[in-house]
Amino acid sequence: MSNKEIKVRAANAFRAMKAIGITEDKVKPVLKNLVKLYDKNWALIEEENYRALADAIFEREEAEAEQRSKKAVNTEAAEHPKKIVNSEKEDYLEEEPQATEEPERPLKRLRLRYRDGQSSSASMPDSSVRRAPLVRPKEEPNELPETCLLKNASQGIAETPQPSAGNRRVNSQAASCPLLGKRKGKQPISSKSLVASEGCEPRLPSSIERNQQTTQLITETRAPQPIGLRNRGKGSDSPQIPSGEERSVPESSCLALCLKEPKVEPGILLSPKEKSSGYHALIKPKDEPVTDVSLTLEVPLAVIHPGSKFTDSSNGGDSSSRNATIREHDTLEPSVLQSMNEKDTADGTATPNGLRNNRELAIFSGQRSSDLEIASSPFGEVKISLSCSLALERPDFNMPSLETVLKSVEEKCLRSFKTLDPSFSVISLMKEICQCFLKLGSDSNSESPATISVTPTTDVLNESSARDATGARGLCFSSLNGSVDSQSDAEGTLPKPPALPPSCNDVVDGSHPEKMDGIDVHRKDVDNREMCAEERAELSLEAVQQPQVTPAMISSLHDVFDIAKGQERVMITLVNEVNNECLPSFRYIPQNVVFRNAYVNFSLARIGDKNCCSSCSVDCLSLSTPCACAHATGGEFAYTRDGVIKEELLKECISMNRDPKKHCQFFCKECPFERSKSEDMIEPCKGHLVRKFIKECWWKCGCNKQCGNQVVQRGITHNLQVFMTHEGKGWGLRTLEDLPKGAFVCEYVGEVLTNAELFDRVKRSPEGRKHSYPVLLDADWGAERVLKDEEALCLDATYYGNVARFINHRCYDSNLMEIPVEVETPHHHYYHLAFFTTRKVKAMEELTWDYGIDFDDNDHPFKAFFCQCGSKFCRNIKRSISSDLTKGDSCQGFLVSAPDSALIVDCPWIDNNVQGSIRYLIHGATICK
Ligand SMILES: C[S@@+](CC[C@H](N)C(=O)[O-])C[C@H]1O[C@@H](n2cnc3c(N)ncnc32)[C@H](O)[C@@H]1O
Repeated sequence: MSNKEIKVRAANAFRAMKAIGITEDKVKPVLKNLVKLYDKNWALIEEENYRALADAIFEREEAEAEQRSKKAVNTEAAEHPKKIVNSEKEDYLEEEPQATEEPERPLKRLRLRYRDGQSSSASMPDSSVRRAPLVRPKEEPNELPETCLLKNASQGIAETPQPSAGNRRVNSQAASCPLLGKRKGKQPISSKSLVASEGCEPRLPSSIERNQQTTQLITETRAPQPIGLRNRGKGSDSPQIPSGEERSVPESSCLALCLKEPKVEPGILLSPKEKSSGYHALIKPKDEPVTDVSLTLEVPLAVIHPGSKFTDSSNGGDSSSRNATIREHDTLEPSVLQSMNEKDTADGTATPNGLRNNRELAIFSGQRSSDLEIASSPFGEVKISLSCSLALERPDFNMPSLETVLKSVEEKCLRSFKTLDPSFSVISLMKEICQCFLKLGSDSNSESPATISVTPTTDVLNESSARDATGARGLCFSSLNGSVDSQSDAEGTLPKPPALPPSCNDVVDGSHPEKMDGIDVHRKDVDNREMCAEERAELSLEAVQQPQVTPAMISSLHDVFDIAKGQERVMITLVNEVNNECLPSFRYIPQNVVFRNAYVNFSLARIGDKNCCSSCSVDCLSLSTPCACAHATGGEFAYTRDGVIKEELLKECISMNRDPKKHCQFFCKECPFERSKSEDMIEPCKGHLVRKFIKECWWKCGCNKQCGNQVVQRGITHNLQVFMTHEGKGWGLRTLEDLPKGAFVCEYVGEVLTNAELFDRVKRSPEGRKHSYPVLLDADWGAERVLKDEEALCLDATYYGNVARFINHRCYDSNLMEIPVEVETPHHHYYHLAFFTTRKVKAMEELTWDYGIDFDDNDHPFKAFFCQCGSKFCRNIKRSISSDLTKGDSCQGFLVSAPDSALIVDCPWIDNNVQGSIRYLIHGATICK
């Protein structure tokens, strides 16, 4: 036997003993002796799950314990001879507990139970005993999910009608239960176990979870970063723990197990069907040589239930483990399902000991294109096998090497997971492997790339119903059509993500938001991708010759599904029917993030009672007297019961936006904005509107989450779409549903920067890098003392932002307006900038906002664009005329824009210092200046 093999066998022995609570130092000397004694015949040692070894250890312990107690008696006798003479019996008994407190005694008790063949529910759950020892993953963490197992120890789980000899054979594992029982009543030692203990239900024992742990470990070596974050956002079908809670729980093997395991009540007999569905079937690695040893060993099943965190969340939140099992069948590919059913019927029932054929595999199918198979070997190895059935359907498929596939997956993960990804899951990773496998296989086929083409998606998009436009169809095909040009991609000419300025790189650890055809790849999208493929078939798109798209491109295009990456309540779809421009590179964030120096303090202690309604307990809008939070809006709540802004407030805010000069403006003595531009020569303040604030109830308030005075905090609720505008404004945002007047649409989300940081960033910005329009948080500058630099803030959504970064400007009559909203802090140097509709907006209308640009301000650090808003009140035109015209000049027409083959003519006038313009929309006219 080679040294390596000896090492492996010794390690297995240690593991088996560790499982029953015997430490390595106790095992070592005994094992050494045993190997000698048995003349290196390891099979004898391993027999019956290391029974000989366990026995030898116990014997040694007994002998040692006996020796110790004898010694103690002798010592006592020597010191107190009289006492012993007088009350020898009692005193000796008093000494006894000391001996039982020694660690050896519990082991002895275990052993005695083992010898007696006990498998009572009180002490040793038979089924756990039977399965556990031989499937320990090699790298099993030291800490077992104690609390879970603790509960097992009190559960009698009858899995089979008749306990078999096999059951008893491996009973030494039962020792693990009493060992854990020793901890009964103790506090769990880690937060993990704490959580687990809350979520745990009586359940089948741990072999399954061990395999799952192994699975995770294997994955960890591939993508260490995401693993640590895996639990985030993972939904779960667990009946025990709601997904929300699960999200906040750190990765815990125990928790995972509790979530995944079906709840089996003591004494319940599982039907053959249940077994076949993956509860207890025995498995063996598919391609492992069949040896006598492995045939006689009962190897537990590695099970992943579809409702577990290993699967996508599409299963929904089923609360029944049995249902989950049924669903597993539902999701299987027909062939797999058939094979499993065949096994059921062929076998009739499970084997006499309730276990399935050793060669049976646990097969899991999350989707049609790939199946996941997991198998464990007698020595604890776990094999994961993925079959990508799509590959078989492609005659042009070239097998990529495993190395290339893994490398590609790793790269993809690293790019995607630099920052938190709430929906990471192992199953997604597995699917990702499949995707890469298929992609690389297709990529390598340079000779005859598959040509799958789709027609423009106008038809799909023209269905103006919100459902269609927002659903998978619209998005999937729209993005396919518009946002990527297959040919240019093939030639490697897709725009590369521009480099971030160094200061921005600091935020994301040097990583650039990934440009995957403009959008970050997201785990959740993996599932969507599949849906898209199916939907594509359903819709039977018309095939056309150009542009040609390879299957690999389709798979990546399907990532372009929800630009919010599941971080909003609704999907934010994307469509480009105009050109082949890609989304600019940015990272989607649903909430503001502080860049570096900005002073934003949300400390609860800073919020006084007058700033919140701590005494409220329900929906504040239902109160007869408005609560403290309504003070900011003059003692009236800003919102109606329908969740829209009240008419009066709306009117005032609209007027403020449209005619700022008519409203109160504040001119700083030393304007923080001007100061940030240049310390040397600070220009006079240009004025800031003193705006009306809305104050929303927040956590410190006593009201509930459904309180009608919490609107902005709920986030985006209407279906929105990012689309390529026809007028040359680049990307824009539109609504896919009718919106009422005063409805909250979205918040302007970005990085919170100090003004100084913003200027620094703009200065360093690489040439040609378009800055999305930053906004100043200056709504209250006038009301406060002179602001410190770190309090003069702005929002930049160029690198990190939400949908609002796509809202284009429209002069004067935009359908959105911004209102400052105070949520967390009463200090108005920081607030949320929320967009509300100024009027009813029809589905498919572009959402616009008046940036408040002064197109005449040539000194502004952000060069104004040539406005294409198309508004008859466009201010851009004034720049070109105001310098030319003086009072009394007659007006002339200027070509402003030409949407829909009509021309807009602007006729400006200047009269008595009042500037104005009248615009005419002329169809088919030829205009010159
Ligand atoms: C906040 S971004 C809006 C999204 C942008 N269209 C895009 O493609 O990413 C602001 C930029 O959009 C463009 N833009 C916005 N409104 C415009 C308008 N009315 N006319 C022309 N360009 C406009 C300008 O380039 C501006 O700097």
